[in-house]
Amino acid sequence: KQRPPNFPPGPPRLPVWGSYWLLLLNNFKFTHIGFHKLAQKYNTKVLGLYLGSFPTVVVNDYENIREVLTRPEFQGRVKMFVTDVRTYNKNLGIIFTDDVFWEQQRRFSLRHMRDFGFGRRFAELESIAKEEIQDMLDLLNGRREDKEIFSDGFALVPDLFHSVFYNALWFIIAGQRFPTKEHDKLRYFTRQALRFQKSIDVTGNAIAQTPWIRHFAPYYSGYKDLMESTANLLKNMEEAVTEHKATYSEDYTRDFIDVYLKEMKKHENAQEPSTFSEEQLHVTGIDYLFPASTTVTATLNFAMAFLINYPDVQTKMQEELDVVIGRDRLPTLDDRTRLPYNEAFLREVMRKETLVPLSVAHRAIEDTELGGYSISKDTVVMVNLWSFHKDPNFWGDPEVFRPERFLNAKGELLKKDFSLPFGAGKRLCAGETFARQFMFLVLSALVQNFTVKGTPGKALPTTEADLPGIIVTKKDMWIRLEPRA
Ligand code: HEM
Repeated sequence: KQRPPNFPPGPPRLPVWGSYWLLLLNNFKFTHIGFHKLAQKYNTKVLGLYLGSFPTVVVNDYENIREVLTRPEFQGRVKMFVTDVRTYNKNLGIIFTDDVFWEQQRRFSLRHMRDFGFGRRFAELESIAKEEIQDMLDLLNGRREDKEIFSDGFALVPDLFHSVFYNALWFIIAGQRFPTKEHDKLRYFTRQALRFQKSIDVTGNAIAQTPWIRHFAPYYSGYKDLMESTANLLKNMEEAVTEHKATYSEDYTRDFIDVYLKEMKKHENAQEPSTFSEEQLHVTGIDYLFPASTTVTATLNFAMAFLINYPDVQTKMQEELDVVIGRDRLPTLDDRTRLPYNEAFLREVMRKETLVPLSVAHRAIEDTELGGYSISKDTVVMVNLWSFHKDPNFWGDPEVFRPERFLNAKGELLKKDFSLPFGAGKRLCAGETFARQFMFLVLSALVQNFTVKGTPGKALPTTEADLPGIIVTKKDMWIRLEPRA
């Protein structure tokens, strides 16, 4: 029952799951709302509680969130049974690792994925994006068929969007793309990634605190989904790496896998201790592939719900596209700065519905303080981005959907964007630029050519999240896409 001295205020610690019982009591489905309510109840911006045996601090306001995201002592990750068990029982990858291992692997992967266009302007990748988007529009215009995701003017989302993002990233990592006739295969992987995201949320759920419950409730605890979905994704990476090794040449690096294999050999030849390994390459692959096939497409699903519910906003986006680009060509990244309303729309979607509401949990790597409270080494530190995006003291009217809040009186984008959908600091989302660029390309091309509408005779979809997970999501939706006159 004991709380450390000067620990932030919060609910009591009960047997087995600690304060997790009370969190669930406040909101059984969405833990970020549970944390928000508890912070209000204890009248604190810095909430202290125990998730099982993990001392945990949750911050809810802009200043404290920025402190956590930028101070070096908060950049650790939490060692949890659920993160390692899926990846060879080792702490590997980028998202859930820390310290020197994470620094080296994050830096290396970002530097070399950039060589193939990740997170920057790169003609070859942009032309792939154009082809993939054109392919999506061809489907919607009836020039090709794929009844599983498009039929009689109705498209299934997020599945409609998967091929653009997955193929772009698969090109960077493995130098290949799935052709249209193999899109069902590609969708299989993206569904596995979504299954993983939904299997647990950022607290790790009860299974993180009491791993033994997996033996009694493998389905209900999320364990089965977690294990099977990751195994299927890993298998895809393992096969790609095996293929690359069989055709590897020292003289020519085709993609990120080749660059990584080369670096591994360099360390092996020098016989020096190294963080590079084939298993790490597999997990790095899935650490980029699973957000690339879930976060962006889930965000576009929210965007669809907003377009349907706010037809005037959609008309403004279309008018801006008509004036700046017309209808004879697709929008490109060069056009992005000239389409501030379209850009502001995406920012407002990401503020209003925070996709990763609690970000990914951080860990204090030394004893420190925060907001006047003592935080001991290994405390789990979470940032409630959802709470900040809904803070009336910061946003004035957070419940109102208003892209204009990101524009000045002249309709230009404000220089500073205070919203934090991708986090900030050293652990800033590694895919932010890729995500923003590709979401802009897909969304603007879609709205340029179609009007997104609800189903006649049916209630409009809500704009709120339906399902919990590491990211929150809407359920799959069939949306009506009406070709523009
Ligand atoms: C709308 C789309 C996305 C959102 C809202 C988003 C948001 C986030 C957030 C909040 C974090 C945690 C930051 C922290 O720990 O403080 C994160 C981490 C990460 N994201 Fe994203 N993300 C998105 C798309 C992507 C994409 C497309 C990729 C890769 C292609 C990606 C790769 C990563 C990686 C590798 C990390 C771990 C970074 C680290 O721990 O060093 N994300 N993302």
